[in-house]
Amino acid sequence: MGERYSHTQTAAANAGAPTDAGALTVTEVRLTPILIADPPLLNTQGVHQPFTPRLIIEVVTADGTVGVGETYGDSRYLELAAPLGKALPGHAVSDLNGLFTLAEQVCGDPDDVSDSVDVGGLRGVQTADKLRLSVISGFEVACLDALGKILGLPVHTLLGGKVRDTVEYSAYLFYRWAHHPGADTPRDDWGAALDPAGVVAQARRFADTYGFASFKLKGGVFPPDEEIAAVRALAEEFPGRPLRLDPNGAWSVETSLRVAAELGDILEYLEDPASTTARMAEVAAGTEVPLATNMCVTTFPEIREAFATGAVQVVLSDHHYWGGLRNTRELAAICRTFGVGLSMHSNTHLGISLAAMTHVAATVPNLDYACDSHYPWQTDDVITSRHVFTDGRLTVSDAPGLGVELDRDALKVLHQRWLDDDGTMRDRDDAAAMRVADPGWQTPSVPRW
Ligand SMILES: O=C([O-])C(=O)C[C@H](O)[C@@H](O)C(=O)[O-]
Ligand SMILES: [Mg+2]
Repeated sequence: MGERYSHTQTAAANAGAPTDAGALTVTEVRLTPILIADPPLLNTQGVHQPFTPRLIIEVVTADGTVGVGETYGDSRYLELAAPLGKALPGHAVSDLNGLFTLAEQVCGDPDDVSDSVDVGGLRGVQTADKLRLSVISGFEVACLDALGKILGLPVHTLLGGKVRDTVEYSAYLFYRWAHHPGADTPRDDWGAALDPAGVVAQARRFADTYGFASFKLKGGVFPPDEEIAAVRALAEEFPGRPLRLDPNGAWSVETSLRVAAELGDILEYLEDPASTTARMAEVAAGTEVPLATNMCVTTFPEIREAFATGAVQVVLSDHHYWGGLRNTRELAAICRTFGVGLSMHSNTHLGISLAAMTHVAATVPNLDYACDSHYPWQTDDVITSRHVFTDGRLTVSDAPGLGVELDRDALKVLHQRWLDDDGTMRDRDDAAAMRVADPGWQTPSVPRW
C-alpha cells in the first residue's frame, strides 16, 4: 500500500538517549492515500464529489507500536507529506516541537503557494504555511497516538488532561440531492433535502438517530429567503434549540445584515455570512448576532485583524488547519484572552480525526459551543469500531493513545479505490462535481447574493 519510509535504528541514532527512550524512535512511516464515499451535499461552490481524498498516516516506533493520524488527501497535501514521511524516521514520537522544525526544513519552498484559496475558498486562505500545518497535524496526531500507546496514556492526558468526559457535537445539515448523477456512484437512504420540509426531515433524523441538540444548516445554496424559511422551519420543529446558518461567505454585507435581522431571535450564531475579514467586521458592526468563522480566521496571522476589528465572535478551529492538537490549544488560549468564543469546524473526515478532535476538545476549558462534524455523512471508515454519538455527544476515550484501532482491510479497499481512480477524484473540486449535472456551472463569484 501507499508510501513506506523506514529507518534502521542504530546506536548512533540513539546516542546519549536512555535505553527505553529508544522505543520512542520512529522506524517507519506509512502514508496511505484513500478515497472515501461522500454524499451529494450542496454548498455555494457546487456539490461534494462521490468520493473525496484523505491521507492516513501511520508512524511505527522501534518497539513496534503504530500510531495513526489522518489529514486532507488532495495531491498538494500528499506532495508535502511524502518528504516529511521520509525525514521522520530516526526522530522520537515525543519530539513534537522538532516535528515542526523538520517540516520547515523538508516540506518545500514556503513561497511556492501564496494567499490563494482552494475548494473554491471553503478552506480559507491557502498559504504554504497552512498547507504544511495541515500535513503536520496528521503526523502530530499519529505521534501522539503512538506516544500514548507506549506510555499507556490517552491523548487527552498528553495534552494536560481532560476537563470534561463527553464532547458535544451539532447536527450538520446540508441541502442535498438523493443521489449523485451516474450509475456507479455511492448511494444512501437519506433522500433529497431541497426545501424547508426536506431540511426539517433531515434534522429530525439526525436528532432521533444521534441525539444532536443543536443544528447547523450549510447555506449559500439557495437565495437567502429560502434559507431563512428553512431556519424558521427548524425553529418551529425544535423550539429553543441552538441554530446556525453558514453560507460560506456567499452574501454581501447588506444581505448578511438583512438575514441577521430576520433570524436574530433564533440564531445561536451566523457563520461566515460574508467573505473577508473586512466584510465580516462590517456585518459584526451592524448586528448583535455573533459571527463565527472557519474561513477568515484559519491561521495565526489572521487573528490580529479579525480580533482587533471585532469581525468574529467565535472561531471554529480545525486542528488540521492549525497544525494539530497542541496548536489548537494555543488558539484556544488566544481566544480566551480576547473573549472570543471557540468551537470546532469539520470537513469530510473519518474516525481517526474525530477521535483527535474529541481528545483536544476534552482538554479545552473554553469550548463554548457544540462542535461540527461531518462524520454521520461518512459511510466509510478506517477504524474497526465506529464512533457512536449518544445524546449528541461522544465519550472521551481513556484508552491509551487515541483509543481507535486501524481497520487494515478497510484501508486496503479505500486505497485501492484511490489507485483505481483516473485522477478525477483525487483533488476535491465541488464545482467540477456540479458540472457533471450542470455542464454550464461555474464557481459563483462572491458575493453571490
Ligand atoms: O463549515 C464549513 O464552512 C465547512 O464545513 C466547509 C466545508 O467545505 C463544507 O462547506 C462542505 O463540506 O461543503
Ligand atoms: Mg463554516
